[in-house]
Amino acid sequence: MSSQKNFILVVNPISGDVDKTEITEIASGFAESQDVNLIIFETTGNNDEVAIQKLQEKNKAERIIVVGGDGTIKMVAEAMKDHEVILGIIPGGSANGLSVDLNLPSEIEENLIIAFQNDYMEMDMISINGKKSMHLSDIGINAELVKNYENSNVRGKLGYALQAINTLTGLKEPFRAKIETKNRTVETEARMVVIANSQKYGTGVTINPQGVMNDGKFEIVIIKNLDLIVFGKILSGNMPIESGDVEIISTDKATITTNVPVSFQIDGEYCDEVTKLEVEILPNQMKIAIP
Ligand SMILES: Nc1ncnc2c1ncn2[C@@H]1O[C@H](COP(=O)(O)OP(=O)(O)OP(=O)(O)O)[C@@H](O)[C@H]1O
Repeated sequence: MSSQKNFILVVNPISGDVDKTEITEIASGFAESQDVNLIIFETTGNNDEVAIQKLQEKNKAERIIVVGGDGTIKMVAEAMKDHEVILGIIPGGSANGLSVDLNLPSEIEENLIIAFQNDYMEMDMISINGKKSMHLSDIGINAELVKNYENSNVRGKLGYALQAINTLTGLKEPFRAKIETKNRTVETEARMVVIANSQKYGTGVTINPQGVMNDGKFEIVIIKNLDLIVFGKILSGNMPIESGDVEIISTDKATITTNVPVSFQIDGEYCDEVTKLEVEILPNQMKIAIP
């Protein structure tokens, strides 16, 4: 009987509009050099979760390496939530929010070493109205931007920049938010309320400097005012946490209500408007190989 280890490579062929042939070839060569039997699975967008579960039951892979964006990573994490398996990531989406947040390198070879060999972290997730968030979700101006971006036909960084101008110039009135946790209640005017498991967006902008993905807690980052000075400080990596413009609450459970329906996004995916969010930490949800 062969003593070779099995790994599964889950490839999303359409994510990030990038052809994955070369990545798949490099990964196959790397697996061979490591004496790993690599089973390649291409997603179809239909029942992938069940197909991956069946593949794992049959092959008992030690690791599942995902080539895709946040949507694909989340789908595999969900499929594997009751299995003892380590996930590795080869960034292959359009924004790669989680990969940026995990400080994954840009070279495929470096990512292969991490995904195949490195130690892992047992990452928390956050349940928001019953949906799972891996890293950053929010209501308000950024979610509005995500919505405008999804509805536009200019992709990539230029698309984001154009929609940022569009969103900022069409800015609505601030909304009122009530944030209730075990220990305190905050009622305030806000431009944006972030529910953060981690630190930074796929653009590299740090929104929650104290975010730790495996501490059993999440942060609620309330941006009360977003004038150009505050905006500039956030963009340049200097969150004005000592000012009255920003407040951060660390907790494991919260209810957020707003006075008007506000745009809502989870991990870069627009999710409609909401007036109430029930938020709760889900500890140790996925084992993920890290640098
Ligand atoms: N073969 C396929 N054809 C069409 N859609 C697919 C296929 N495989 C997966 N999908 C869809 O791809 C989406 C997930 O894409 P993912 O989020 O990983 O990439 P992305 O949107 O490019 O990246 P990011 O989240 O980083 O912006 C899911 O909606 C899934 O249904």
